[in-house]
Amino acid sequence: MSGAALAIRNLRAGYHGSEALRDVTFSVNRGDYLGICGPNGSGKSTLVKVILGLVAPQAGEISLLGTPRESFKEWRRIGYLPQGLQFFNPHFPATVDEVIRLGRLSGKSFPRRFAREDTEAVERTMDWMGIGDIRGRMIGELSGGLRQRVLLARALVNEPELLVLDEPTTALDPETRESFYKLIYEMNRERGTTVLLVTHDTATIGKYATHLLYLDKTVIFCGDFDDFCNSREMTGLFGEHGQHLVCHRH
Ligand SMILES: Nc1ncnc2c1ncn2[C@@H]1O[C@H](COP(=O)(O)OP(=O)(O)OP(=O)(O)O)[C@@H](O)[C@H]1O
Repeated sequence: MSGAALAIRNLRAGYHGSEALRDVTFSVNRGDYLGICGPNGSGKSTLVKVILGLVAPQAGEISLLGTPRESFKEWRRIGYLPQGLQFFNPHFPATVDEVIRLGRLSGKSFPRRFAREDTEAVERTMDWMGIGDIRGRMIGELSGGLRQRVLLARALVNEPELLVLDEPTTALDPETRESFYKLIYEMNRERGTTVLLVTHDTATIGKYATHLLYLDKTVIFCGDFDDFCNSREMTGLFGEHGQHLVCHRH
């Protein structure tokens, strides 16, 4: 289990007696780009929340970057961008620069002092995301696409080894969505960042992910993307058209 970015075994989780996940077992190697899909209510967000410690599992084992989740404390090694703009308060009184600095600060242990290397990391991330020229603007005034880019920068400013994205592009137009996914792809290819992406956007999975997890409370498929596309069993489950939609690399 220790070499994997993420390893989950026999996981069960739910809410108030109802079951959201059962017997979930899979692992993700470092440097993989895993697309997670499945129907509404199939437990995708719950899975992400369990991984991040936001929902307690009822049973099972989770290993994060080689450490059991119960004792994992280095959260700066993991970047998280939640669903849509779920947790975003448009009145949050901060500039782009401040939002990204806050991300850097939250990854530090006490006493939280901002050093030169932190400023450099903020600058580097803004350059990488192409948002240096809007550093002084208030986050609440930005368009949805730019705001998502800033929040991605905040998730990346600690140069995480594992990046978790839960439907990050729901509010974005197709062009902005595409450029957003390209950035994430570059992170994965050039920096070796392991990516977990929850999305209903099957075309995106087909284009960028190396691996696919299809969830329906339990794991229906988890593995190499090409194996999914060549699996007759999956054709039976999705139909030729459904499988083609996921597998067609544009
Ligand atoms: N906070 C909660 N309290 C109670 N039940 C919940 C809660 N969050 C999710 N659930 C239930 O758990 C199940 C899985 O939900 P989850 O949000 O993980 O699915 P999902 O695959 O992410 O769905 P979607 O594709 O619609 O975003 C659903 O039946 C949902 O109603």
